[in-house]
Amino acid sequence: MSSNLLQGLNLYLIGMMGSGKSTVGKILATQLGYHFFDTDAVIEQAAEQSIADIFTNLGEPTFRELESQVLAELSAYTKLVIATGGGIVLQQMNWSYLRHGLIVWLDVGVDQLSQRLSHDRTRPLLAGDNPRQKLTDLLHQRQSLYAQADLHIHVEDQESPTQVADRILSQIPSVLKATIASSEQASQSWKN
Ligand SMILES: Nc1ncnc2c1ncn2[C@@H]1O[C@H](COP(=O)(O)OP(=O)(O)OP(=O)(O)O)[C@@H](O)[C@H]1O
Ligand SMILES: O=C(O)C1=C[C@@H](O)[C@@H](O)[C@H](O)C1
Ligand SMILES: [Mg+2]
Repeated sequence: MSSNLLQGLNLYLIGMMGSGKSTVGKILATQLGYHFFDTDAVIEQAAEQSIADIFTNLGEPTFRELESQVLAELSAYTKLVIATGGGIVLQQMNWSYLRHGLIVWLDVGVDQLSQRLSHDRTRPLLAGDNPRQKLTDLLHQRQSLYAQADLHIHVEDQESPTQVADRILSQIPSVLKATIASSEQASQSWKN
């Protein structure tokens, strides 16, 4: 267990639907000795409805409000791995919470995503014809937002969830060093 690696700092996983945030997040939490939360699952429990039903009954804007509320509440705690919904990056306000911790982007290509999600009917934004095209459009809209993560993990086609988690763990020390160095530089230039 690498419980001191992040010194209590939360780890937020961001990325497209199907990129593995929930799957890899659970493995990371075990490895770090952290608790695991999934914003989608917390929203479903609080609303007592599935994500698909929330989209149908309450609409996407209400879902986005619930998502921000859940993120804000979770961010008040430490020692968490938080798998976020694919659209968490869309609201500017959410970044102030994500920045409470280390943000990791699981970057998976559209071919791989559509293969993984081909039998999954739980994601409302992919409902209807041509889910692959929908994934392509969403990725195009969001790529520059995901790229604001502290750590960019380009997931290879054959890489297992455990391998992805191990790669993230191995890169954490250098990301923390770089983050500390850049914030020291910022505070120095603020003083000058
Ligand atoms: N590295 C991997 N290799 C192969 N399959 C994977 C990998 N990671 C996740 N999967 C599979 O892909 C599917 C989607 O994964 P998961 O639900 O973890 O994605 P997600 O990022 O949480 O998606 P969402 O944003 O919709 O919640 C699952 O069936 C999972 O088992
Ligand atoms: O990419 C998205 O906008 C979404 C991803 C899922 O995790 C869910 O949060 C929901 O289906 C919306
Ligand atoms: Mg998920």
